[in-house]
Amino acid sequence: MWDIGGQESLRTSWKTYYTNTKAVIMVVDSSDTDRLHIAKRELHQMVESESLSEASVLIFANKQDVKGALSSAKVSEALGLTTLKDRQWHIQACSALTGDGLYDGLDWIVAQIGGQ
Ligand SMILES: Nc1nc2c(ncn2[C@@H]2O[C@H](COP(=O)(O)OP(=O)(O)OP(=O)(O)O)[C@@H](O)[C@H]2O)c(=O)[nH]1
Repeated sequence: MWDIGGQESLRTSWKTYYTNTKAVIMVVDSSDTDRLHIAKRELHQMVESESLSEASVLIFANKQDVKGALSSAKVSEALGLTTLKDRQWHIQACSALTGDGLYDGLDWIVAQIGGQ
């Protein structure tokens, strides 16, 4: 498992991790509504990679504890998740601060890649 930084300067190196990747977890700040369009762009660009054609994608709609955070449905809409075709994907509301939703998301990933 690799934990890859999301800041702009590191994004060009993401592709070096794609080979043999079974699942991608993208953690999105649900309270940072101004930058969700960037997360959308980066997500769609990433899944276009041939090396990730078989990979399942879990989106954590994080920071649900923050007042004004978007619901997972709203984050899903902002990220255009329904346009992801031929792909196992799931969005999970969570808070890394309280722990809410973390195991639910990880259980989904385990169910996806378990037995592979
Ligand atoms: N309130 C709240 N704050 C959070 C939550 N998750 C992370 N944070 C805060 O958000 C800030 C950034 O968290 P990081 O864990 O550094 O974010 P990151 O995505 O790993 O950052 P990069 O690896 O640099 O992309 C820190 O101040 C965290 O404490 C959350 O669920 N709720």
